[in-house]
Amino acid sequence: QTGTCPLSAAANNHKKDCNSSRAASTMAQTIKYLGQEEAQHIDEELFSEYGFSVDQLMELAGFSCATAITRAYPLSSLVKPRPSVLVICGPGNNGGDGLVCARHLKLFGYEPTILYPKRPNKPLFQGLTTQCQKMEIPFLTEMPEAKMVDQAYNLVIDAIFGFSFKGAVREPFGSVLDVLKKTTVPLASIDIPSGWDVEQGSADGLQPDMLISLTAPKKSASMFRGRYHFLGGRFVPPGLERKYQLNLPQYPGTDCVLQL
Ligand SMILES: NC(=O)C1=CN([C@@H]2O[C@H](COP(=O)(O)OP(=O)(O)OC[C@H]3O[C@@H](n4cnc5c(N)ncnc54)[C@H](OP(=O)(O)O)[C@@H]3O)[C@@H](O)[C@H]2O)[C@H](O)CC1
Ligand SMILES: [K+]
Repeated sequence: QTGTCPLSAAANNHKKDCNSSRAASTMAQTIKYLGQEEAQHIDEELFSEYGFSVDQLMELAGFSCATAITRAYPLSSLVKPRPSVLVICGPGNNGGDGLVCARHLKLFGYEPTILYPKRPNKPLFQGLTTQCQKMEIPFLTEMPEAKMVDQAYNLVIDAIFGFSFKGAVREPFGSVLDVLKKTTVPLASIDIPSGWDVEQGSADGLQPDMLISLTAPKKSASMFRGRYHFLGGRFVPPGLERKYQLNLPQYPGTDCVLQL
């Protein structure tokens, strides 16, 4: 009788339907990897159409980076006696995310040190710098040699360039990236591994151990080969998600990060 009962056939058909609709919904759920211009448009719209301010989103972005870092590298897993972390900040908003991330890492029990070689003359970045200084986070005046970085720090956070990076790397960041290519401690990149083409990546560029994609991964994230890829920046309104068909996965509960 097996397989001939009409009820079983109906049940089987239902199962097939469910499986195919589950497959369809899984496909529909595939997260979108953004091109450079698309990422910039989304960013602009968040400010112009959706009423956010830069410092608001930067706080959420930097907070999610610090949270993701504590998931991948909990204090208990660090190999050096002090929970030291080097945070390298660039001249744009990616660097601002780095400053926010450093401040939260300090609150989470890490000992960040910041290198911030090119500081924009804008109240936003001046305020973030003051906040870090008041949190008693030291600032370096120059990039240490690779050997020194490996000796002194458990981890390096790369907040040098994000989705607006273009062309050949200009100084002083070329020298900083050269040192980072020689270090062996884990590197965690915020939004884009610095120096990578936002869409094409870079075969001979940095090879971070961690990538924290903000809002949605950028196309170059498909070339990421490190251990931890997290999504952060849980602030996308539904209309914007629909317009750009971001297909963002659901963050668990109240979490601000998600491991991809
Ligand atoms: N919507 C979000 O997800 C949010 C993300 N945030 C973060 O913001 C960055 C993008 O920030 P943006 O300021 O647009 O750009 P960058 O930080 O990537 O870099 C701009 C600066 O970098 C300089 N630059 C560009 N190319 C080079 C190069 N080849 N060599 C040296 N320097 C370079 C550029 O210099 P200019 O002279 O051209 O002005 C800029 O100074 C995103 O990735 C996220 O991390 C927001 O925090 C919140 C919203
Ligand atoms: K970066």
